[in-house]
Amino acid sequence: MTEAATAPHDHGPVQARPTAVAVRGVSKTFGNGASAVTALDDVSFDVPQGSFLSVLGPSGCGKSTLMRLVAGLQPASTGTIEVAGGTPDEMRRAREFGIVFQQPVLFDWRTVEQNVGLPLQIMGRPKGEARERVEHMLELVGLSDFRKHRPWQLSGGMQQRVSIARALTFAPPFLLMDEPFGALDMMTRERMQTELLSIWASNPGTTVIFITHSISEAVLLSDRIVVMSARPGRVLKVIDVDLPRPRTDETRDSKEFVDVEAEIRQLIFSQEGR
Ligand SMILES: Nc1ncnc2c1ncn2[C@@H]1O[C@H](COP(=O)(O)OP(=O)(O)OP(=O)(O)O)[C@@H](O)[C@H]1O
Repeated sequence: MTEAATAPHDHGPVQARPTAVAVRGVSKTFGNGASAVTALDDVSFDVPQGSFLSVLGPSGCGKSTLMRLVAGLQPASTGTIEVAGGTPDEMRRAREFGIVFQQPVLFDWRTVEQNVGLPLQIMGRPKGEARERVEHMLELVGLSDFRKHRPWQLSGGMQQRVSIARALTFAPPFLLMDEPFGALDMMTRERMQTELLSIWASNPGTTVIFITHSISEAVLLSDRIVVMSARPGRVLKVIDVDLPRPRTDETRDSKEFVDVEAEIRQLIFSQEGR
């Protein structure tokens, strides 16, 4: 669990893969009249199938809003979003999305294994099959020994691992993550990043959309980064990250990694007039 798995998502360059999510000219305004807030303005990008895409931007630029639109939890004001050939709402109903939020949303009265198994229970999956799947997911996130614990007995990082296991327990084609490591200390956060890559490598074909305001986090994890401006969120640039996989802690020290980080930092600062 501490190292990225050796079977990475290596399907060749992301540019050559089919599009799983197409965001086209999407804007989102909340309210109207004088109190209207434009959160997103004319946002377009493609998410290649089976890829890891990050949306990177400052606080309040509309990242969470964008994720809610893709997840079919809110409608766009203008523009379209196509997910696997359907609408976000259709895909939400078809349970195509596993979602992880910044704060783990766990039920304190349920054990770890009961939390992880909740989606399967709701979907009415046979108990034996569900038990096996939960066991597999707990092993994958390194929490097999904690299956009978309650969430409040776990650290923040462990709680987030429970959330990730639960989001993936029904093998959704899409994993949507909204700043899942934002509340963790730096060391735990870095460990969780490589663990996430390892978990992702064990779930081939899963397309990930990951929201973050950390440049280094986006570079380490992603095949593609959508760099957003401050509110109203516009796309500054879409950057493909060609660093080899598996990416590990050593990747952070490589020249290629530092170069991509510097490119993004420059892009953001030049927009801010620094
Ligand atoms: N339901 C809502 N009603 C009114 N305004 C909203 C609503 N949801 C979001 N906003 C506004 O839209 C803007 C973008 O918010 P959003 O949470 O998407 O940004 P964010 O980039 O995810 O921020 P953070 O990184 O701080 O979480 C903010 O100004 C916010 O106040």
